[in-house]
Amino acid sequence: NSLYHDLGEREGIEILMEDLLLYVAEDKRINHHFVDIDILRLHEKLSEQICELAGGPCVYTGDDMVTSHTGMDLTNTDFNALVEALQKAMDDRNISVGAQNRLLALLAPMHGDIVGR
Ligand code: HEM
Repeated sequence: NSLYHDLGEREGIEILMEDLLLYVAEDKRINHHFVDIDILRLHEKLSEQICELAGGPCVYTGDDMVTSHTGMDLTNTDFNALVEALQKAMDDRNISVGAQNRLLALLAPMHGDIVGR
C-alpha cells in the first residue's frame, strides 16, 4: 500500500498541491512570498516532487531546494505555516493520518535546505 496510492496518485497529488497553494494564498504570514512568481510552474514542480517522493512514476524536473529558496530568508515559522497548509489540504481530502505523517517525514529533511537561506 504505497504512499503514492494513498495520496490519490497523480491526479490526487495535483489537486492536493492546488489546495495547498490556495491555503498558502490565504495565509497572511507567508503569502507575501508568493506574489510575482510563476504559480503554474510552482504547482507543476511541487506536484512532480511530491509524486516522486511518494514513490510514484514521476521525475522531479525543478531546481534544487537550496536554489529555489535562497534569498527568501525563510524561518521555522514560515516552514511550519506551509506544513500546516499541507495538513489542512490533506485533511480536506480525508488522507489518513498515517499517510499524512509518512509524507511529512519525507519533507522534514528538506528543512535545512529551505530555512535560513
Ligand atoms: C517542505 C517544504 C517545501 C517544499 C517541499 C518546497 C518545494 C518547492 C518547489 C518544488 C519549488 C519549485 C522549484 C522550481 O521552480 O524549480 C519551490 C519554490 C518556491 N517555494 Fe518552496 N518548498 C517548501 C517550503 C517553502 C516555504 C516555507 C516557503 C515560503 C513560506 C516557500 C516558498 C517558495 C516560493 C515563493 C517558491 C517560488 C520561487 C520562484 O519561482 O521564484 N517554500 N518550493
